Amino acid sequence: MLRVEEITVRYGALTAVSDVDIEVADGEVVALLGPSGCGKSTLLRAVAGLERPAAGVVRWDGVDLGRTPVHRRGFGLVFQDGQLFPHRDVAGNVAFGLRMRGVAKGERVARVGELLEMVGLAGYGARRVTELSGGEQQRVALARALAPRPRLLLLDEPLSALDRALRENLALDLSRVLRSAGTTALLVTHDHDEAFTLADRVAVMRGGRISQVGRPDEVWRRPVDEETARFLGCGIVVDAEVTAGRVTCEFGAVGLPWAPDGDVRLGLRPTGLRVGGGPVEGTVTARVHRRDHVRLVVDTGTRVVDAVAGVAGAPEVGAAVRLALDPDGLAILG
Ligand SMILES: Nc1ncnc2c1ncn2[C@@H]1O[C@H](COP(=O)(O)OP(=O)(O)OP(=O)(O)O)[C@@H](O)[C@H]1O
Repeated sequence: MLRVEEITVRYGALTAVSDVDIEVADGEVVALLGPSGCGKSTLLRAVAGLERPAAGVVRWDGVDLGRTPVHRRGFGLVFQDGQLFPHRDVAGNVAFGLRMRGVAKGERVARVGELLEMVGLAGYGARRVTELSGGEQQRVALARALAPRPRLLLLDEPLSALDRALRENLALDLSRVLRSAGTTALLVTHDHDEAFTLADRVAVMRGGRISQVGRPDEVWRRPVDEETARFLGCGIVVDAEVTAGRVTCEFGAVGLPWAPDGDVRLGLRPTGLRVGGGPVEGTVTARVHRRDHVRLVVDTGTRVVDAVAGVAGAPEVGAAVRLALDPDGLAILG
């Protein structure tokens, strides 16, 4: 297993990663999630051996890797822009790590075929990588990283150069590939959906530190503080009270069986307020069509809030609406 202990990384006077501890168990996928510049990539690079920490230790199965160079750590790396070898064909790219390790040709060919099949590119071996789409290139990069059976796969924003629809499909494929290969992986992303699709545990980073680590559903429902809640999409945070699994706040009341009783801070994502009945009245001031719903901005007279409506019959700008709480869009802080 990977164990990062009290790692600090500095670039001159700037502390990019500050005193971070994190573990990745065998077969586990952990996502480092956070806004741009919070130190995710730097932490990943320190694990890879590409950055030298100012303090702290990276261990694999208890062994300090401080003196182990990048290529001897047994880790696979996938970056945002595949970084494939342009002069090699697809098979040549995937076989690269195997050739470096002196794997015999027959075994190499078999393993390349197996990997291309796994990433959905069977039959692509002889294609030039410069003639592949962005999504296909990332699949090749993944196959190349997995071919030598790395003990840990490090993924730095592997999908962020792709367009949205492709990213979602590839995230599902990546999830399947990581699970079927039983891969232990540390993934850097700024995309919530990606982190929650791929990871067994999510570590939320901010200002070089980890603010929260937990299972995706825990982190999603129970962000540790207001800043984390806002980063995870809660545009509104209000005082509320929970009694016997029912939460009451200025926007009304709704069942929330998993919430602890007492006075709480409640976070509302845009999906936490839905058009259709409910105690809150307001006027629609803006609307944006999304794939499966319509996002609205609603002025209630005392607040301007985000809300959602179904695509069919969604209210126009200027319309009067009533909003109700939707438990799926709510989080309890702390
Ligand atoms: N080689 C470098 N030299 C100096 N400063 C750096 C270097 N690399 C990163 N930084 C700085 O360190 C901080 C953390 O950067 P890092 O790339 O780890 O963040 P990140 O969370 O991965 O962000 P992004 O998602 O934008 O890549 C930033 O302030 C960045 O400007």
